[in-house]
Amino acid sequence: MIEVSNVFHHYGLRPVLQDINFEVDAGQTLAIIGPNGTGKTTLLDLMSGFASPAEGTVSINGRVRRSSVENELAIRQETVFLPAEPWFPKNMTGRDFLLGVGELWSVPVRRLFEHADRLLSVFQLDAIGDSDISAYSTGQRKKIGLCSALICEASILLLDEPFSGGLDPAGLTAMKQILKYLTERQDRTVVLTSPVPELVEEVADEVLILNEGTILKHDTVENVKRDAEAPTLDEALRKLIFPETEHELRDYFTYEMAGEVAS
Ligand SMILES: Nc1ncnc2c1ncn2[C@@H]1O[C@H](COP(=O)(O)OP(=O)(O)OP(=O)(O)O)[C@@H](O)[C@H]1O
Repeated sequence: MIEVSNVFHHYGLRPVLQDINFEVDAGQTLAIIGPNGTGKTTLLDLMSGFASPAEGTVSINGRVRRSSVENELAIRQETVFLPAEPWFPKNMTGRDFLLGVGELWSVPVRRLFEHADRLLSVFQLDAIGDSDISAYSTGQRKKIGLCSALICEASILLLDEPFSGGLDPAGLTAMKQILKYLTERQDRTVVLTSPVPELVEEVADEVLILNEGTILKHDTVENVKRDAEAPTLDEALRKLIFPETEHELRDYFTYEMAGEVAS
């Protein structure tokens, strides 16, 4: 279980997250959604131990993040964090990278070899799997990053924007199906961020909607849609956060057309 309690965080003089309280039960998949710049990545950075909250705590299975070396090491064995743009050892092949990461998480070596093969194949990286990562395209780097998070077999996955970064339709489908499978298995806890609700609607049990650094809503996907009287999560978010966008677009088109008529 993950518990985020009374978190407040700021950059310089600017508060970015305020009054953040929520829990993620074991086996749940939570999607943190909300507009650009609203604090999704910052929240995941705090949950991953990448940074400490200015106030408040993040606990994973009862241990407070960054409270001691012993606690942090124990948390890291059961948790994997994948940033949106991870660092890669560019002179290592994709396969070696996966095997190295898996070893760090103590995955038995025989299992590791097979899992690496399967992941490379699912993400269409077979042909380039034995080339240095420096030769990978943007989308291929995104894919090898996703494979590295999956090969750890960690019980808690914290994924920042797993659907961004140039994934092709096959990569998107593979990632969605794998997340769906993990959600259904209920032995993995997944927290992911995305600014695009339609990408998470199929895979998340619950959504946490952040707006301007505070929690606007934390509920199941179905309840969020029902409360907003919206058929899709995308439309629910538009109603909740961007109700003025439609008006602004209409104003913009009126202005554009007026310009065309005048010229
Ligand atoms: N290192 C930093 N220094 C100063 N301000 C920062 C820093 N990182 C983020 N911010 C600011 O904090 C706010 C939240 O940023 P964050 O990256 O958490 O948002 P986000 O919801 O993940 O956005 P996006 O959907 O665009 O990825 C933004 O206004 C951003 O400008």
